[in-house]
Amino acid sequence: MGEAILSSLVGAVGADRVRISDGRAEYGAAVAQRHGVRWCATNAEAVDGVGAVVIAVKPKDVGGLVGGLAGVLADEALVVSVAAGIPTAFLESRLGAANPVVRVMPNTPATIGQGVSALSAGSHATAEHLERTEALLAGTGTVLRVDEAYQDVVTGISGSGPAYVFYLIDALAEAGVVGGLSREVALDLARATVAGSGAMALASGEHPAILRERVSSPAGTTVAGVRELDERGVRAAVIAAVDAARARSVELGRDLT
Ligand SMILES: NC(=O)C1=CN([C@@H]2O[C@H](COP(=O)(O)OP(=O)(O)OC[C@H]3O[C@@H](n4cnc5c(N)ncnc54)[C@H](O)[C@@H]3O)[C@@H](O)[C@H]2O)C=CC1
Ligand SMILES: O=C(O)[C@@H]1CCC=N1
Repeated sequence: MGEAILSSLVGAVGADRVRISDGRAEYGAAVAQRHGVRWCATNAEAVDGVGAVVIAVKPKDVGGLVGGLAGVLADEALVVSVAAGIPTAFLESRLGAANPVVRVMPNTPATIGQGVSALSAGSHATAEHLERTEALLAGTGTVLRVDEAYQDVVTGISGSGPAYVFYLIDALAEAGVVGGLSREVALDLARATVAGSGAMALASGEHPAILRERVSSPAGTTVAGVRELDERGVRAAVIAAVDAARARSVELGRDLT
């Protein structure tokens, strides 16, 4: 996730104003080289004197990392975290200063500039900090604002959502193979169907139920297929999946050390 955001940062402020560090030195140095940014051997070197820092480590690693920044990071530096489940209040307490903190939930289509991110202000972050974060993330795709209370459900929908969509593509393709198509052709059909439908849902702005009805001829093939989805509880399963991801995000924010 960090590399997708790095790419956006480079687009926003220029490679000469961006530095990175990563616990895996060889990997981090290769990422830095790919994007033409400065590689730093330590997090302290990476944050020394900067106006903003983006934290993109796993939730369990956030506490240790942020604790190590206290006293090195300037008090006014903007802290942006993409870690699932980690509340801004936790970051604020670990920083031990009045740094503005912005919590963001991005998703992996950001790697091709077609992600969606939701951001929320911590207690010291102002509208100006949110605008700055939006500008830094502009290259990742759509950016919108939500109250922090909704970040866990956002994580369940759009943060984890690409996995559900890839799951659907895989299942559609498998059905094509069951029907006798080669795996290659079945995958081409499945990928293009999901991509085209997503693009159409975005471009038309119509409610998805209306778009679905337009595919569904009376007594036709689509109503026969959708009836199976209804009978097998797919809609309820999707809602349950998002709720399970939301609940896990809440847990990640509780199990903090
Ligand atoms: N993968 C996804 O789809 C999404 C991930 N996120 C969040 O993004 C964050 C990163 O996730 P991924 O990119 O999937 O993980 P990742 O494991 O690919 O990347 C994390 C990186 O952090 C580095 N790291 C760990 N501890 C460190 C430390 N103390 N100092 C410096 N570097 C350290 C690791 O070496 C690794 O390169 C997580 O908090 C996750 O919740 C948010 C939205 C979507
Ligand atoms: O699975 C995860 O925990 C991360 C957060 C959202 C998407 N992937």
